[in-house]
Amino acid sequence: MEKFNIAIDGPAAAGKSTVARLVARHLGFVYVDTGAMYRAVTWKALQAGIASDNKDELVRLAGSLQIELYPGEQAQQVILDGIDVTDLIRSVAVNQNVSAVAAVPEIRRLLVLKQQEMARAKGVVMDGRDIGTHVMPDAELKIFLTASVRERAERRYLEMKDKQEEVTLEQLEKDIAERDRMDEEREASPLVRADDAVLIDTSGMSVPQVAERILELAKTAAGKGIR
Ligand SMILES: Nc1ncnc2c1ncn2[C@@H]1O[C@H](COP(=O)(O)OP(=O)(O)O)[C@@H](O)[C@H]1O
Ligand SMILES: Nc1ccn([C@@H]2O[C@H](COP(=O)(O)OP(=O)(O)O)[C@@H](O)[C@H]2O)c(=O)n1
Repeated sequence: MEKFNIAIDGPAAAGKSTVARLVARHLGFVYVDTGAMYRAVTWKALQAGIASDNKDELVRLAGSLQIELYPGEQAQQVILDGIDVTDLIRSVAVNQNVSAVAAVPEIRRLLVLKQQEMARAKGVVMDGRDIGTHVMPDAELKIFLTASVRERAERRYLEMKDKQEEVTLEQLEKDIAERDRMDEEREASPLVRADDAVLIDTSGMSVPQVAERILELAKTAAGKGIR
């Protein structure tokens, strides 16, 4: 199959990374989790004691960081200035601060340039919030994944319980709803479905069903001879 790009956007815990990884593996494409980049900056800011409203310091920090992404077995491996932060960036503290960091336009500009660089050679499945609208507006296939807040919180709860993270379902639901609100209401490339993105509501669907649906759409996109 000729190489092309797939953009997957949607709210928190909709299943974007899980299905993006499966789809990429199936097609032999590269998977890029852009949320991990915003999380890495946020983790470092928390470590450095920089408040999430101190924009100047946040931008300076983001510009000084070296973020490397590698395909991993379970999650994409994230190396920040030589340290493996793959698990550390999934903490409750990062969840609660990442949307404020991601709302800073200069930080977005820095990270989007890196993401566009990764997509240049094609054959990329990239997930995030602004991939179809800003990072890869010419992606041959765009998907907008969603599910009810309750279902998304339940999925994340099961995942975090497995990792022995101390968090209640109610707290997670609240955090997810707040993060969605901030991502949707920010000025700089807010979370919104691109006009040409296919909407998939994954409520009640299994992971393989969602991946299968996207692979079908990918086949059609490839069959169209790629825009
Ligand atoms: N369709 C689905 N049905 C049930 N669970 C799912 C589904 N898609 C994803 N999950 C689970 O939900 C959790 C969150 O998925 P994830 O891929 O991390 O979402 P996102 O990248 O959108 O934040 C994971 O534990 C994943 O296994
Ligand atoms: N392309 C992207 C990806 C993530 N983000 C931000 O980064 C946060 C974490 O993204 P994520 O994809 O890791 O979040 P989950 O959906 O996995 O919980 C989001 O809530 C957004 O604030 C963004 O602004 N733009």
